[in-house]
Amino acid sequence: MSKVQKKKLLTGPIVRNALKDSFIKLNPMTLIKNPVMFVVEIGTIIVLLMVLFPGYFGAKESVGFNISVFFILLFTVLFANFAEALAEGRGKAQADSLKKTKRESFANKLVGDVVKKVSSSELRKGDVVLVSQGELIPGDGEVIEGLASVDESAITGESAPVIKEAGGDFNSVTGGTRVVSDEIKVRITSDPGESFLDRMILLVEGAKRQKTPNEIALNTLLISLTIIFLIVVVTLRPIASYLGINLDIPVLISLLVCLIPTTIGGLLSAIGIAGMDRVTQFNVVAMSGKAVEAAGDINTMILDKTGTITFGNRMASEFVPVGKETETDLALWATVSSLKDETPEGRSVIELNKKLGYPYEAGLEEGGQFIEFRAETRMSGMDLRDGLKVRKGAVDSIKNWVLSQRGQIPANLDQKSNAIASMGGTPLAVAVNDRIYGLIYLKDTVKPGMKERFDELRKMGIKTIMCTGDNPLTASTIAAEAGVDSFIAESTPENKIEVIRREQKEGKLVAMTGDGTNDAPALAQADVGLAMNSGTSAAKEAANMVDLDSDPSKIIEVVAIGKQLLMTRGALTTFSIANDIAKYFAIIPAMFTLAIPEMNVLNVMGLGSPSSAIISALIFNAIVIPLLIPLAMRGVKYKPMSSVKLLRQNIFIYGLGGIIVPFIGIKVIDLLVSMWV
Ligand SMILES: Nc1ncnc2c1ncn2[C@@H]1O[C@H](COP(=O)(O)OP(=O)(O)OP(=O)(O)O)[C@@H](O)[C@H]1O
Ligand SMILES: [K+]
Ligand SMILES: [Mg+2]
Repeated sequence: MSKVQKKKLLTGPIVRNALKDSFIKLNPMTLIKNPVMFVVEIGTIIVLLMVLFPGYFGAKESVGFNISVFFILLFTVLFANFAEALAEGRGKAQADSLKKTKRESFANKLVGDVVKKVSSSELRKGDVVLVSQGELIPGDGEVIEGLASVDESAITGESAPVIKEAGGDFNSVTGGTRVVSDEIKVRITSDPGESFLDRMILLVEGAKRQKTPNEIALNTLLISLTIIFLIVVVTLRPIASYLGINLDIPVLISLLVCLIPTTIGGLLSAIGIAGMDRVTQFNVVAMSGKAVEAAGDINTMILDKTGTITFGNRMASEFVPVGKETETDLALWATVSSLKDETPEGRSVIELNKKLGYPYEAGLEEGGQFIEFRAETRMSGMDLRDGLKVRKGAVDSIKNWVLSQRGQIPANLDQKSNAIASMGGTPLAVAVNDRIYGLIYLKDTVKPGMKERFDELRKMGIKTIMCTGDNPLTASTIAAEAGVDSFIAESTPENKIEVIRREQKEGKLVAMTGDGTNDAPALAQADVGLAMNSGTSAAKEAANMVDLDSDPSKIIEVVAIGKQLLMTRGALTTFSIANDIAKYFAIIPAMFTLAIPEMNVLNVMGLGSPSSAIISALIFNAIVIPLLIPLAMRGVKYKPMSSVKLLRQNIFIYGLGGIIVPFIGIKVIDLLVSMWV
């Protein structure tokens, strides 16, 4: 359904730049943002000083040991820096290619009636420009006159041009895209530096990356653990010395580094960046990391029927007369009501009339007044010059309209409209003044695979609510066919906000998609609002994500990516902390054996020598970071299930694994180190 752009995860230049950045990030001013690694860096510097000035510290351990500790610590920090730099690198590469799109171009600015050639960078909000075939659109804006096909491949990667036209929900254009046919008048909606492309570049570059509330909470936990272990290790020395045991500083630093959560501390920011990046690879622009995380915590998802659950090209497929009316009369009035109705539904009525070959006398509409379709009235049509009022619309709305003029409702109207609705179609009634002629059968189909996707969402514990302006019977048919949990029929955009507020009051996080200006308030209210790139700029500004492919059903995958991000972070945190506990049991016996050789009975792991045990634990502690980079970047394997089940499974795999793996790892490294020394 939605296309995933499979881009190569890593390229040579990205890796080379990341290697360079790992050293640049050693700068303490940068590193202090990562307190766990900052502590490791301080430790590294202390050990270096001890290597350089051994006499001053009265070091007991051999210089060889200290040098080894120094290098392992240095690499621990470098590995963490590398993880972050690698994750950032992918965004930077993408930002570079976007920047190439952001060429300076000229603009035909309209000043009164005169066209003035100016540079695109001089355009301000509210300026009006003329863009002709072959020209670049100089800035974000809304089409206020005309219709054109626009090549948006520079931004969306999609090569087929899209139609942009004045009025309605497809009027927004993006700076840097190219008009391939016709001419449009565009009102600019953003000042220089604030365009969609500018924002996108900032986002993928990570310049605007702020820590999310979840990340801040986790960071606080990591800092607390670090402080606790720091106090433990610092007080260990005087206590031990009171007992007559002399613990060497490099050994204590090694213990500290093994105990503090370096694994998750080193990978945390890479996990966050990679999660955002996975969303971007999916052609969805998330305005913040917070939005991606919120997606992972969603409890309720609100989906439109038309275009999201169904294909949405709701086409007139049949004229169904009612009472004593003829199909010919019905076809005529259906056509008249649609002459100026530019909605896909309206155009499809004209098409059907042509296809069925019914006559239509041109000119009937002259001097008449067009009644535009509105979601509130659920009707559209025409008031003709001779006083005839022609309408088509939702059956209930037309019935009320006819009754208000004291008209009769044909006896078989309900039966016929229910027949259409129970097949999942939308019946539109057609009336002239107080007389109902019949129904237009609008056909729409549920997208394939919807049922499976909703099943998955249910397994994740997410409730789905379908909102539609359609009648209850059509709504319930489609809802049953697609397998959503509940539905709201005859809903207006205002309803959506009510539903969102209601769910949020119960403490739930809500996601929704939308594209129209009237969706904007609901998109802003939702915790995750995914706007379609084809939609209006109001919708795009209100939302916290924009889908460049304009596929509303993608919200389902975005939620999966968010879940995966949260899971990856949880899994690696569990693994990291379990690891540290295991290392404690490897390193403590070794430490005391160093001071009191008789304590060698504690050496249950049978490690070569106390110093090789410490070195091995430290090496394991360092290399686990690069070994986990692929997992941090790719995300852990994700199978839809409830959060509780997931948590249990994760604690089992990553908690237990986290305890066992270090014992094996340290033993293997110890064998190698003992062989080598
Ligand atoms: N062009 C039109 N002219 C007259 N009536 C229309 C037209 N388009 C839709 N309707 C009627 O108005 C109802 C509401 O339409 P609206 O576009 O608000 O919601 P919807 O498309 O049915 O649902 P969704 O919220 O899933 O998009 C439709 O169900 C249909 O009965
Ligand atoms: K550690
Ligand atoms: Mg609609």
